[in-house]
Parts: sequence; C-alpha cells; structure tokens
Amino acid sequence: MSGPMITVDDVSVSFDDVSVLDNVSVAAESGEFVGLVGPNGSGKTTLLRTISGALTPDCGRVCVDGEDIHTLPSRVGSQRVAVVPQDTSISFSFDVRRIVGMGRTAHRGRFESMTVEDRTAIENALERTDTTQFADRSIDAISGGERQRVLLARAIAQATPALLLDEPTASLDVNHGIETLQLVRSLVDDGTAAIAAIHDLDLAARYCDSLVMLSDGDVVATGPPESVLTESTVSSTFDVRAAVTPDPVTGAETVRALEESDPPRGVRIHVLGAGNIAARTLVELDRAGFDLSIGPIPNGDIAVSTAHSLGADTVTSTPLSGPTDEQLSTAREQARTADVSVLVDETADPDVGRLVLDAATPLVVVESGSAEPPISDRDADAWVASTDAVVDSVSDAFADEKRVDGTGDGRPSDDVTTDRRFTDDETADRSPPGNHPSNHYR
Ligand SMILES: Nc1ncnc2c1ncn2[C@@H]1O[C@H](COP(=O)(O)OP(=O)(O)OP(=O)(O)O)[C@@H](O)[C@H]1O
Repeated sequence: MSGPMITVDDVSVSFDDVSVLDNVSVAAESGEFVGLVGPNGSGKTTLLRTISGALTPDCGRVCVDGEDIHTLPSRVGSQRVAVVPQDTSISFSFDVRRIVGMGRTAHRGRFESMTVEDRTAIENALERTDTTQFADRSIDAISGGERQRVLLARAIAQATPALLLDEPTASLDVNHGIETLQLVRSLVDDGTAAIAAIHDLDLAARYCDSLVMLSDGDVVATGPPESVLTESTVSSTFDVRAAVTPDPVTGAETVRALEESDPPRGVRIHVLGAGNIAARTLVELDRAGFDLSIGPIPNGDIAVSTAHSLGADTVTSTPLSGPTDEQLSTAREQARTADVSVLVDETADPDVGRLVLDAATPLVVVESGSAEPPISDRDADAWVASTDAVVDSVSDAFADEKRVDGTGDGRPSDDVTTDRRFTDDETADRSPPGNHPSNHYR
C-alpha cells in the first residue's frame, strides 16, 4: 500500500459559522497509534467524527486506504473504519453479544445470516475485551465502563484496517484502562491504524507512537510524545504550569500540573548538616519536588544513605578527620550555585558553616535544639523550628530571591544587589525562636 492508511488533509469544520477545526492535517500509517490530545472543546471529537465520515468538512479531504471516506457508500466505509464513541449510551436493549455482532454487518449482505467466521470474530472480540462473562446480559444491565469495553469489542469484530476511539478509557478503572490501551496497542502491532482522543496525557505518551495536540481547532504540535509533551506546549495549550518528567518505570513522559505554590523544576537546595534532622529535611524537600545537594557530611551518617536513596548530589568526608580542602571546595561550589541553602544547625564546625554563609544564597536554618546554635540569627532569611515548616520557608526564600533578582531564574543577576543580610533594625523585627547566641561563625 502506498501512503498512510488514514490521511486528513487541510480539513476545516464549522458549526453555524463558528470554526471548530481550522486546516487540520493528520496521518496514521498501518501499525501506527496516533493520540489526539488537547483541552476540552479543542476539536478532538469533531476531528474523529470527520474522519469516520459522520461529519462532512467545509473543505479538505479525509482518505482511508487511499479513498475519500465521504464519497464511499456507508457499508464500504464501515469495512474500512470502526469507531468506539465517547458516548456509550445505546438506544435499544439488545444483549451484549448481539451488539458486538453488529460489527459484522459491514461484512455481509443485509439479509444474509451469520457465518462461522462471523461467530468466531464475535467470540474472539468478547474474549479480548474481557466481556464474555456478560455476553448474554442486556446492554442496559451492565456498567458504563463495561459498556465501553463492549463497544470496543464491536469495533474489533468489525475487523477494519482503521480504528477511531474517542476517550476509550474515560469510564474505565485503572486496570481496565491499561488493558484497553494494551489491546489497542496489540491491534496496532498487528497492522491496524488507530487514532484515539485521550485525555490522560501520561497514558497517551505511554501507548501512542505519535501525538497530535489540538488547541481551539488548530494543530499546535505533532510528532513523537517526547517532542509534543513539553513543559512549554502543555503549559500554553492547557493554561497550567506543568512538569514533564520521564516515568521511572516505563520511561514515557509523565505530566504533572503544578500548583502555584509548587517549586519550579530545576530548583536546587543545598543542605548542610547531618543526622536525623538533616535526613528528614532531605525527605521533605524531595517530596516537594526540589533537586537536592548535601555536604560535606561524614561518611556513615544516616543522612548519607537518605541522600543517596533520593539521588542527591552528595559530598562525603572521612568521619574523624573532617572534610579535605577539595571536599570543602566542591561543597562550597554546590552551596554557591544552589537556589537556597538549608543549614541544619547541628553543624558545629565553623569552617563548614561558612560554606553556606559565604555563598550569598538565601539561607534557611532548621533548629535542631542544640544548646549552642552555630550561627547568628542575622545570617539567615528564616529559622524554622521543625522540618514540617522547611518546605514553606524554602519556597518563600526562593520566591523572595526571585522577586529581588528579577531574572525569573532565581539566581542572582549581575546588576541587582542581593544582599539578604539584615540590618540590625530588621534583625530585631525578625527575632528567631529561642535564644541564638551570635557570632559563632564571625
Ligand atoms: N453539533 C455541534 N454544534 C455546535 N457546536 C458544536 C457541536 N459539536 C461540537 N461543537 C463545538 O465544537 C467545539 C469542539 O468540540 P469537540 O467535542 O470536538 O471537542 P473535544 O476536544 O472533543 O472536547 P472534549 O475533550 O470536551 O471531549 C466545542 O466548542 C463544541 O462546543
């Protein structure tokens, strides 16, 4: 066969003079699974209905297997394209097996009876969609999710080279959602060309070969999932701040919508300290989505294993002899280039403490309750009494820095003064909890 199984060329559709699709072009080869993604109302269903032949475009052309779907007799069209609709309500109460059998009518004359081949195709489709157990029940007497699988079974029984699915997992539980997409994937691997509207971006990335992102009836991105699902396309199309990261298990893109209070990606916090409180601090900051570095920290300390398990960049030192000059210099660089430093005030070594004090980075101190905290209250942007509050304080310190900095990347700019050390008057207003003798590091 030459050319893709499904080609949509410059298709425009409007309802009552309101444009809904604007010069949209899409293609799906045999053996290709194309996902349509985009916000509500962006035109996914309209595009699928146009490809199936149910809607005639104002201009442009849809070809399936080389022929214009809108000029084919409907029975011939049904031999080429099967549709799994979003709306699963069915207006007659046939039993499930009969509904699935409707997929076979495209292949026989109106008054011909079913062949063995028809019956085998029906049983096979019931089995593949895990619907055999209620094949004799009325379509009215099964759940919405089960109905969705029955309609997929009908499409499978139709045995067409092109398959269109509108939100095939919308009412399915997580298990059946994944099974359904695996099933579509296996049909595609056997040579079907499939185009599916999929709201769940993670599932779309995981199962589709390529994605088409629609926004207000325009194609705004098309290509492999990793090139379509970027933070910038997702943010602009869905109007939400988003983080896109590879799934650690499947490697596919995962998309997380961020709240305003979530840290932007790539914000790194350098932690200086050791022991349980440093370990808990690392865990809280990791949960909040910050990148982490820590050190220097003595080998064998509990926070070292925590840091390693979280993938934090870690500078370790020999327990009794303390950090070498090289280790100090590496950690100094980490603190200098971090967005915020967090000092767990168990850190008693003044040389080590200077790392974060000299780094000109916003500084949050987590109190450990030690008798003699190592730094002066003048040196920190915030003191927190427990690790519960560390994420909020770090986020505030980062946001303040961004405001002062004005560059938006949270790092000091060359022409803006970012001296955060308080004047004596300010210090008086910001007295930390507890008694903090000063000058330990001065
Ligand atoms: N029959 C119709 N008459 C008028 N406008 C319509 C009709 N069908 C759809 N629309 C409008 O066309 C636009 C696109 O709708 P469509 O259903 O294609 O979007 P969608 O991307 O599938 O949305 P969703 O994700 O919510 O299913 C919407 O603004 C919708 O209101």
